[in-house]
Amino acid sequence: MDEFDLIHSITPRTIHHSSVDVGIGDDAALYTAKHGVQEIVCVDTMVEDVHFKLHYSSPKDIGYKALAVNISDIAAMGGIPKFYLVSLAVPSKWTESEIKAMYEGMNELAKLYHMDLIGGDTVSTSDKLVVTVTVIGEVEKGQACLRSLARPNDIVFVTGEIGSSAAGLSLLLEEIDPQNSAIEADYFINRHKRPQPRVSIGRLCSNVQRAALNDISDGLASELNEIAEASCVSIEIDESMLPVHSVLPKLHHNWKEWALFGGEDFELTGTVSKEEWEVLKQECETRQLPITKIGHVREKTESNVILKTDKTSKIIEKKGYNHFK
Ligand SMILES: Nc1ncnc2c1ncn2[C@@H]1O[C@H](COP(=O)(O)OP(=O)(O)OP(=O)(O)O)[C@@H](O)[C@H]1O
Ligand SMILES: Cc1ncc(C[n+]2csc(CCOP(=O)(O)O)c2C)c(N)n1
Ligand SMILES: [Mg+2]
Ligand SMILES: [Mg+2]
Ligand SMILES: [Mg+2]
Repeated sequence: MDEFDLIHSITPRTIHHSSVDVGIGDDAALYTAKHGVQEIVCVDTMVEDVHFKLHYSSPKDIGYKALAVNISDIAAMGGIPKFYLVSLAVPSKWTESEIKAMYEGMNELAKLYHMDLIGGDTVSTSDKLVVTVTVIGEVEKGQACLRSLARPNDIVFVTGEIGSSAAGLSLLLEEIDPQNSAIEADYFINRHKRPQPRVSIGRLCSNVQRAALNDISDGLASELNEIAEASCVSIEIDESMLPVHSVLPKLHHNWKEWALFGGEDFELTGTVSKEEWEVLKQECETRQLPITKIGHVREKTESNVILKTDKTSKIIEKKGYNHFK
């Protein structure tokens, strides 16, 4: 396979944004930034055998998820994703059609969000596949949903449901038996392979006066700890309010661990004032977007995040997926 032919074949024939002055084909891309908005840039990498295994992820799935996790970070800032760049380190055994399939997976999402592929890099590697995606987005000046914006008495919320991606991963890695709930197995596996970034809810959050947001890549526990640290507050959540799929508790006794520490749900968790919670909840209801209140923000104490059950309160450590532990 020829690197230049590959680049030529993945170059988009049409562009969504007329602000792109130079896309793929020169030393770098050029686009004209708008006034009154802030540019958002993020990058996340996925590595074979760390983030996915080839025996259960198709090239299309890998491409889809590599873009999805980055769109999720734009959503977590309250932004609109606009452009993406793809850096590939590809083992030599990969065929051109497999690489193109990865781009098809990315393009599924790019079409949905009217995003333009404006550049990237291609190298070969003797070892595992590494896919790095950079996404550029924008948000109205001053409206970004920073981790540091939680305040005492805010409502804490989470979108969608949590723990499903970790359940899907356990099924894929054959850590749990899929037989007792075969229909749901596909559902959980799909949640793991094809997370749906919550851009619409992120946008609603950017429209309230003040919202703190984080997307759930490393697990709810880790993301809430990050908000608490960045905002110098404590966060109290109620175990009985955590939104999980009704089948999750039947899959494995580990389900609470999945919900709190599993990660890769790519849902959003955050905080808004009590008054704005009512507005946000209503706007989500109108659009049939799932959002659930799970707790409150408190004045800072020595514990960042506390989980309350009927009888107990326990500290929820910043543990979750950690590459170096
Ligand atoms: N190797 C690095 N060099 C420079 N900055 C980094 C590096 N790794 C992470 N960062 C920065 O640290 C901050 C937190 O990054 P992190 O990757 O934890 O966030 P995230 O993308 O939301 O989480 P996840 O990677 O689990 O999806 C970001 O500002 C990110 O740009
Ligand atoms: C084969 C396999 N084993 C384990 C996992 C779980 N996992 C990997 S990275 C990560 C956190 C988010 O990544 P990052 O922090 O790099 O963005 C999680 C929960 C997986 N997906 N595949
Ligand atoms: Mg990251
Ligand atoms: Mg994030
Ligand atoms: Mg991320």
